[in-house]
Amino acid sequence: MTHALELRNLKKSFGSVEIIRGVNLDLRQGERHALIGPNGAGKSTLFHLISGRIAPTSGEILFQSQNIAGKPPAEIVRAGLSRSFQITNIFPQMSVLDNLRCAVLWKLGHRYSIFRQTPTLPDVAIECERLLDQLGLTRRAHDTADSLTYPEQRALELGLAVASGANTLLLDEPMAGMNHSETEAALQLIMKVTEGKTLLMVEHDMGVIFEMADRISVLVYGQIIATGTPQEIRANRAVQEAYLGTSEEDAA
Ligand SMILES: Nc1ncnc2c1ncn2[C@@H]1O[C@H](COP(=O)(O)OP(=O)(O)OP(=O)(O)O)[C@@H](O)[C@H]1O
Repeated sequence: MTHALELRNLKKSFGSVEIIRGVNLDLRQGERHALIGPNGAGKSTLFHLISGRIAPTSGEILFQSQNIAGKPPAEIVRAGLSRSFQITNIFPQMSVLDNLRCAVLWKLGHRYSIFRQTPTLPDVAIECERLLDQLGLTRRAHDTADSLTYPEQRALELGLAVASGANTLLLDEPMAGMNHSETEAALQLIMKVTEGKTLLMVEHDMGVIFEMADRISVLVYGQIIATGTPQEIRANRAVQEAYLGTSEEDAA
């Protein structure tokens, strides 16, 4: 089986403290994979390592079979692995449409047209229209990004990651700060917009994870203690003890 992303014995120490302690993880092409674990387990650190924000102490990060460990973030994004949420990539003073246009120009190879007028590029216009529609942002196209509501900003962030041509997305707590109905809408949006793409997602809302993920990995104290389907993870005694509580009802 081809893997979109493989972590091989990945380790990260800060000073003398080892925070990521030999992580092995395979992401299958097109799967939605959730990473869960208690506070301080190392989930954000793992995302920083994969997205190139920090370099591992040792180990490999294979993205489409290339070792990207320690490469700069821009190179990793160009290779097709993009991170969304928590680190916002929106230009707040630009319109929603112009934000998307920049990302689409990049993907379609018009990289040096960003500062030129682009209405003559029909492929860009068509792609932007399609994205606006998919994100539910058509009527907001000409508003500045900083005037969007919080869920709309998050939809735009997701759109930018997709528009830049990434086939693998790291989603950092996509539902953070949302109420119940906003969470439900965001869940549907993510499922629609990322169809066919590979997702690795950190999220604290267990309802979202168990509804959305094909597989779940559980990180505890810098190590993956289990990987499996939602049903397998729910039934896993080590996971129940370490994280989900001691009974199946607690994990629901
Ligand atoms: N730059 C750093 N220097 C020193 N220690 C760090 C650094 N970054 C993270 N840590 C430590 O690494 C551990 C893991 O932190 P991390 O933020 O990765 O956990 P997490 O699983 O994402 O937690 P949460 O769910 O609370 O966001 C913590 O003990 C944290 O204090």
